[in-house]
Amino acid sequence: MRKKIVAGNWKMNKLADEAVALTSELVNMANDEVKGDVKVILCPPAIYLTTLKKYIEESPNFALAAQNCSDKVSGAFTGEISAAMLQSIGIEYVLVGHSERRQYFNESNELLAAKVNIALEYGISPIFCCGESLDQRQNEDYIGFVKNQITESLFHLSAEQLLSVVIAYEPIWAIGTGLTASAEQAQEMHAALRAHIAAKYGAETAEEISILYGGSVTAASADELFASPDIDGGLVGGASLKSREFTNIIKAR
Ligand SMILES: O=C[C@H](O)COP(=O)(O)O
Repeated sequence: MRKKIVAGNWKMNKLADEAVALTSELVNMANDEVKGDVKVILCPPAIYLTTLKKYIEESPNFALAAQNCSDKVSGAFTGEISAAMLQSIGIEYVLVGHSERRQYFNESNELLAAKVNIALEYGISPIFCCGESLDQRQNEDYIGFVKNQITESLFHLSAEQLLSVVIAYEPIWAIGTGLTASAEQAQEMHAALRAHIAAKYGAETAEEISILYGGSVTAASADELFASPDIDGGLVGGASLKSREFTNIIKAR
């Protein structure tokens, strides 16, 4: 059975007291309202991870993710945060290759492969983000483009290592735009990615890996998206900043 996951990527939002308030509200609402086995992963700015850990301690279905980590082990890399540091404060997940990192920080598939490796080395599960731009969707083999992101950053892994990775398909044209991919568009890509993984690792491995959809997910769109057979949950940006909305998305999963 694949893990059902709803992750909330706060990006560069929330001040310290707001981060605590949002986390407490989410934990309380989930305790009261969320039934079943969905994993909720909060991805706050790294500066809040240690504090927020205390607020999710009693809720085993909650976990924290960093939004990024360095591809280096340690050393003179001012401003960077290593996978070892995340491990040392008990962080279980890290976002790797979010389109904003690819776009604004020039992160390549090759660099992301190195980040995936170092996260796994320190026992942290990468949430590997991939997705095409609008131009690529309209003018190129967009499924081939996303498959290639996965090939270049993940296909050097063993099957066992791959099963520690969560994949998040996030079409860039749907991120922060209010333009959600339709359930059919998302399912088409998720099924293609699962088939791509099956061709390399076998059907059993492909069946086990969780593939999340991200891009303007709201409580209104979550039900239909999450009902698709290859969509195992969501990576939510804007709507994860509001406790009521995000709880409703978790409930949809
Ligand atoms: O990581 C989350 C994605 O970038 C989606 O963001 P969004 O839900 O604000 O479109």
